[in-house]
Amino acid sequence: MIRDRTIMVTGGTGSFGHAVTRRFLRDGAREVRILSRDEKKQDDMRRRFGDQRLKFFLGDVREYRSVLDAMQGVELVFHAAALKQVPSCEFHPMEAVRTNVLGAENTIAAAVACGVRCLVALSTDKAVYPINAMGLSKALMEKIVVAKSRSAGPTTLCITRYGNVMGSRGSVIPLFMRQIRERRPLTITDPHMTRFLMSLEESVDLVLHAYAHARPGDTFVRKAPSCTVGTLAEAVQSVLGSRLSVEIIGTRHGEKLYETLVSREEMVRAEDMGRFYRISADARDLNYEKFFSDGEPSISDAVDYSSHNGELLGPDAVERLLRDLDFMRGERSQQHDAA
Ligand SMILES: O=c1ccn([C@@H]2O[C@H](COP(=O)(O)OP(=O)(O)O[C@H]3O[C@H](CO)[C@H](O)[C@H](O)[C@H]3O)[C@@H](O)[C@H]2O)c(=O)[nH]1
Repeated sequence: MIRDRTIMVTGGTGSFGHAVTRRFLRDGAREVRILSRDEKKQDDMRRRFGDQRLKFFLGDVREYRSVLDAMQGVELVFHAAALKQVPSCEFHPMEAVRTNVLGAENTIAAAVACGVRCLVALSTDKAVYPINAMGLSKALMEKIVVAKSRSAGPTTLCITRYGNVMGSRGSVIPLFMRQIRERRPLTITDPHMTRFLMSLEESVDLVLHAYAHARPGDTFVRKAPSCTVGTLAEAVQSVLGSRLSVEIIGTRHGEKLYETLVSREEMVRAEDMGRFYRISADARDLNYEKFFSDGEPSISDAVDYSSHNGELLGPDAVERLLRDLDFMRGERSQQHDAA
């Protein structure tokens, strides 16, 4: 699937980019191109990998020309470039539009122009019933992918949607770890808030599954367990042998009590693929009459797939998940050395 392929990862210098690049190189890719803006992060990644098959392209998905130039000869594209921090997108929503919406349009247009076989666009649970600018911009990206997939010729355009990746940069688990290291109280927004839990490797599995099974306009979701934030804090403390107090700071701006990976409306046409759901593109034609006058009775009975109504893990199960994560093992061995 990957062997001898020339692959591009936009926004490839982040945690996901590193994990997916490692997998592609291991699986015999001919070339992996990273398109991103930050030369320092590219240089760090170049040194870390030390692999001639890895090529770096400075560019910005906001600029069509830079994407088009870098994409010549590419067969597969994984579009991960995005503004993904909720607060920064709230303050600068037009920046979210420029990167997440127009950047996606540019990347799709370049992929179609270059005859790429398959483009997988990475989205988030925050794009379902969106309430913040980050989620709204990703929801629009999804709509663009589906709309363009109808006329992309030999290029298959599809979407993956996933929830919180445990340990990703700027997320709550590294924050809790830092607070434990500094012996400060753990800050908890709302102990009853739930989030899906997914490892970086599982997010890589999801995009590879999408690439292997995609039909134009499909959205793929990986089923994942979830837990409350209170349980997560308890489990992180338990793994690191700490018993610090917690401080309830309240729900932050733009934050939901729970996340949804598949909406009620999508559930009606979702295909259960075992560990994954496939949501096919809306097959109705563009006859507006059908949207206005034809209803879908089964939607009334459908239930969404959310972090509140899926498999909710308790502290022991979350602890087991955490113990398996490399960065958590690293933290524990550092603690051990320090002791
Ligand atoms: O000090 C904190 C910070 C966060 N949380 C809670 O921990 C959970 C996870 O928080 P994260 O910040 O790790 O993840 P979010 O779901 O808020 O969103 C994160 O993942 C998103 C991708 O889906 C975006 O990247 C976003 O900017 C990023 O913060 C949330 O319920 C949040 O309320 C706390 O309890 N205490």
